[in-house]
Amino acid sequence: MEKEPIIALDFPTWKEAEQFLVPFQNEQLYVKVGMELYLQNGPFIIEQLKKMNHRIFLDLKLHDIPNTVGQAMKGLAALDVDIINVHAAGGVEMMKKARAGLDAGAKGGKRPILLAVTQLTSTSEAAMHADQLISVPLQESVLHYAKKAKEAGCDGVVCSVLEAASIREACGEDFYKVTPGIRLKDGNADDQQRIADPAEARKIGSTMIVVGRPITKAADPVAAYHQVKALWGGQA
Ligand SMILES: O=c1ccn([C@@H]2O[C@H](COP(=O)(O)O)[C@@H](O)[C@H]2O)c(=O)[nH]1
Repeated sequence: MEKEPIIALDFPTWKEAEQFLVPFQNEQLYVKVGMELYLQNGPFIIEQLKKMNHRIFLDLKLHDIPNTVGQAMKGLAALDVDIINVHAAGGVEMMKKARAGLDAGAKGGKRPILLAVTQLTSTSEAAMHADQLISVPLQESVLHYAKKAKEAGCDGVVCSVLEAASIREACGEDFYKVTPGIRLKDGNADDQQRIADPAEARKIGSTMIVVGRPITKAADPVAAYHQVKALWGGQA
């Protein structure tokens, strides 16, 4: 279990992300750079965060034909981030190519951890049935994707806390279960459907938690971060 919660830096510009980070002073953070920040600002963002010694999850959720994803991963490996990901729905061949691309592009033999997104935490079982025409229960779909991700050489998955226990049972303790959809007990779910609080995530067995708006939109983000961190670490 990683003791730092991962903060989702969902901001449109580096200026806003940098301003958000100022009150954290010299604290070494684990941050997530997603589509909003990366697609508008590019590798510059990663360079800045690395200069600040933060660890980085580059959350681009690649999903394309195997060759395209493999080549993209080869290039992205040069950024030397800590975690990177794909959508498991792209299939086993695509995930294998993603892994091969990372292996080929890795700097000094150290490649990023490769995760596969199972079902987005904003997806409810009803929406999965209606939008994706997947008729099995959502737990089964997530577990299926986790097994396929493992078969393809991924290090773990992105899932909700609600599926973490069954994935641990099927794929083992060391297989990463990185869980967004984290909310404090009295918090707003926003667009998330499968949520849990940081203490539940710890008890159920997430490897890492990802927290965005409950920290970034809080009146006091540093206090919110430390509240999440204490609950996640079992100190609150
Ligand atoms: O299934 C997924 C995969 C990724 N995310 C990302 O995590 C954060 C969550 O932000 P909150 O503000 O805490 O809801 C966000 O960047 C998503 O892109 C996810 O939520 N679910």
